[in-house]
Amino acid sequence: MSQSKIIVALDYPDANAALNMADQLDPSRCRLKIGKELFTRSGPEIVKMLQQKDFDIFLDLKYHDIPNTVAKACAAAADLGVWMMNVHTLGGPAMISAAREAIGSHHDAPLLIGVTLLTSMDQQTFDAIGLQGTIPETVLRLAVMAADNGLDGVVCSAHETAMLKAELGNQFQLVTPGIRPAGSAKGDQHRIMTPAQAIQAGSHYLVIGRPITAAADPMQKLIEIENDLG
Ligand SMILES: O=c1ccn([C@@H]2O[C@H](COP(=O)(O)O)[C@@H](O)[C@H]2O)c(=O)[nH]1
Repeated sequence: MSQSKIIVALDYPDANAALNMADQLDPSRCRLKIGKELFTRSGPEIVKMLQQKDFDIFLDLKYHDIPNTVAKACAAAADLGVWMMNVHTLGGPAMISAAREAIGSHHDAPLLIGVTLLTSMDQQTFDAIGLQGTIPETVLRLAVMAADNGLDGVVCSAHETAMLKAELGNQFQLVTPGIRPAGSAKGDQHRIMTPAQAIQAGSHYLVIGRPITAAADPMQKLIEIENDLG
């Protein structure tokens, strides 16, 4: 198992494109994330193929449904032997605890993480969907609910990690997308930080997609990011 804090997001339309990127990366120096596009097109087979190349897999399907449905989906994901998987905290306490119960808490169960507010969400979007208060207050409330119902950590932006670490302790895993090395395009992300700033703020894992996968030399970019982390 890799010790890397870097999780590379494989947002690709097919297995060949994902495998081609994986072949340019070193499984001892990063983990991989499979999200909705790749999984919908390539299914459990791509999980197996990347595991056979020795990569730890974060299956980022953000389950959000009635408790029974999410519990069954989580059990199916755990059967794939993934390293990390997630549900959406907006499903609430009953859904979250059903997910926890479905995969158990034994030492080799996947890390079960809850998505709080997406890193693409800014205050304008937050207001437009009718949520009350501020983004940090809401992320804190959802993260406390996740912890109280047995999750191992949350997906949040690096802007919230110091606050969550102070409130929930260092064992609660903070997984942060929206990572942008200096000079890279923001794209559709809003709550962003550089890799070094995110680690300094307390992130346990950095999810990085396009800044690595769109680089001319993805492994070189990964090494540059590692060097920045010190
Ligand atoms: O709040 C969230 C949750 C998940 N993501 C996912 O992370 C990657 C980020 O990719 P970039 O190319 O580095 O923007 C992507 O797969 C998202 O689905 C997120 O960005 N924010």
